[in-house]
Amino acid sequence: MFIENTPENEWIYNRLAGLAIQCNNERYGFDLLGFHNNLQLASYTEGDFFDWHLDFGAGEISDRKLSISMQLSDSDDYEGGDLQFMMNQNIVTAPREKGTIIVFPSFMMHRVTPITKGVRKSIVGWVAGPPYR
Ligand SMILES: O=C(O)CCC(=O)C(=O)O
Ligand SMILES: [Fe+2]
Repeated sequence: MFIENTPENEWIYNRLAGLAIQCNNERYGFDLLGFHNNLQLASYTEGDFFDWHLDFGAGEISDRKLSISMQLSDSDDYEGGDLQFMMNQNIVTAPREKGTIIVFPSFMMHRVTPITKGVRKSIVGWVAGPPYR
C-alpha cells in the first residue's frame, strides 16, 4: 500500500527526507534528488518474509541510492520479522524497537526473516539520485 504525498502526509515525507539527508551528509555523500516514488506501508503477517535482495538494480530501480525502513510495530507484537543485513560474511540484525528508522545504501544485501507470530508493519521508502560517478 502506498502513502501518497498529499498535504496530509507531507509531514512524514519531510521527516524521513530530513533524516535521509542527515545520514547521507554524515556517512554516504551520495548525490540525491528526491524520493524514488511514494513511501510504502508494508504489513507482514505470520509466514511472510522478504528474502535476501538489493533495492538497487537494472532498469526502473537503478536510481535508488538510499533505502529507508521505519519500524511501526511494537517489537513485542511479533516474533521473527527481523530486518537483517549481510555485511561481509556477517548477518547484522537491525534494531526493532517501534519508531526506529534505518537508512542504508540501496545496494546493501538485506532481508526480512519470516514472521512466526503476530504482525509487523513498516514504512519503506527510497531516495533516488543520478548514476554513480
Ligand atoms: O520492511 C522492511 O523493513 C524492509 C522491506 C524491504 O526490504 C523492501 O521493501 O525492499
Ligand atoms: Fe528491500
